Amino acid sequence: MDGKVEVEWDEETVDKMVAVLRSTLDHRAMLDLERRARSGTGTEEKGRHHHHHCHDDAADEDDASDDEGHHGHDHQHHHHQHHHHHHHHTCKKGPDDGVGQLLDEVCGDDGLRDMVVLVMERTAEIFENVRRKAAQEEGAVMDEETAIGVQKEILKEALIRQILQTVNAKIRSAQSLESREGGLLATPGGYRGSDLDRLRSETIHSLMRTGFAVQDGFMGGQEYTEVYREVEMLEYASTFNQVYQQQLSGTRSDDMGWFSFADIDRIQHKHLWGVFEVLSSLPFELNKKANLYLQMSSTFQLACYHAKGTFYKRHIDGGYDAKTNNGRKITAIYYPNPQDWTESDGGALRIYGPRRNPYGRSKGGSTPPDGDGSEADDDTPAIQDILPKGDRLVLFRSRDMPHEVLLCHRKRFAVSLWLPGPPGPGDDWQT
Ligand SMILES: O=C(O)CCC(=O)C(=O)O
Ligand SMILES: [Fe+2]
Repeated sequence: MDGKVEVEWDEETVDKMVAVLRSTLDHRAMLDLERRARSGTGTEEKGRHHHHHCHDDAADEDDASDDEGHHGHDHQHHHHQHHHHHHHHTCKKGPDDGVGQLLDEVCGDDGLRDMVVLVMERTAEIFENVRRKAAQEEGAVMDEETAIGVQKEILKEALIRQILQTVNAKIRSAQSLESREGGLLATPGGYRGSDLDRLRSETIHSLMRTGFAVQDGFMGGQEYTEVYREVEMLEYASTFNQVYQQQLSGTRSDDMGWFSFADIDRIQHKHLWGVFEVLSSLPFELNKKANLYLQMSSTFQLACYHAKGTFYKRHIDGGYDAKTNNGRKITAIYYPNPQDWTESDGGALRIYGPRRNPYGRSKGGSTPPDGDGSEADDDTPAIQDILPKGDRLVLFRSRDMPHEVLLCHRKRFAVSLWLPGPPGPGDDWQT
């Protein structure tokens, strides 16, 4: 629904709501959650063991088949459904159980606190729809007892879904840090989604000749305002993880999270879905019109730079040598921010001149390049500041173009997709 009201919740209310969420996560709910979280992760077995003693508490001591040994799961305290105020189901099974550990973290008080507002709002919204529908179709007003029951069910499902989404985002984030996926070539002939005509020819020329390009009005119309609203909703849910590692080293201070189509709701995030679709068509379109040999990709990054002076220092997204090559070839960033963004709002994307790459056409081409030149020219001058204006797309060569996000004083969102591709093809652009 539109017209979302921003409510500031005071601490006491939040505490109460967290307690409600906690009691919603009774034993049965935790088993359901754990089963769903583990599906597809290769750790299904760890969740299954507990399933059968959920309904018969008497069989509670047969923990031996698990390699954990250090926790007895408090099951003894929970002989039947009713009130589970202090339920602390532990999901982690052993020291190497990353999925279980993530679940425990996300279901901890801090984890629940991060999602309480969104879950409560979503529950209210869904309940309102259900209530209205019931009134329309059956002409009946729900009695209070039914209403409470329905609300509880909705809350439980909304909560479980939110936890799953958070856990999945965290798992993917962990994976993507170490992945170097040998992806599938984005073959334009096989693309069925659209006409592959989103990029203007100037955009492609600029990318190929100068290393970067800016295209305004990318999605068209007012779409970007809806995208902003949807991204803000996701952000509100705290699904973006803070980038602890980089924060420690002081290079960036935004929040970000990894998302694929499976993580967003086609209806609820309709416009963001549209952006994902168009961004993921870009490697196909670029392969049709340039010789970059890009691969397909559908792992998006949503980043939020808060209004409190957030930044991302000079860096480069990829590289050519074994150590720095992470597969990324083209960086695509879409900004759903307001159109009236000005220089004083900060947050510009500053593009620096390209580092000399190993495929440069200069100097007769007979001398083999030394390394990827990465340390050599890390002080190229700034060549352009690009404001993160609404409906703007920026493309640049991930391995060539150093860039940074200047100190930002206004809430700033960015949707990014890195298009993978091998070093070499199309990389001989520097003179
Ligand atoms: O948000 C931006 O404009 C750029 C962010 C960036 O450089 C990155 O995520 O690697
Ligand atoms: Fe970057």
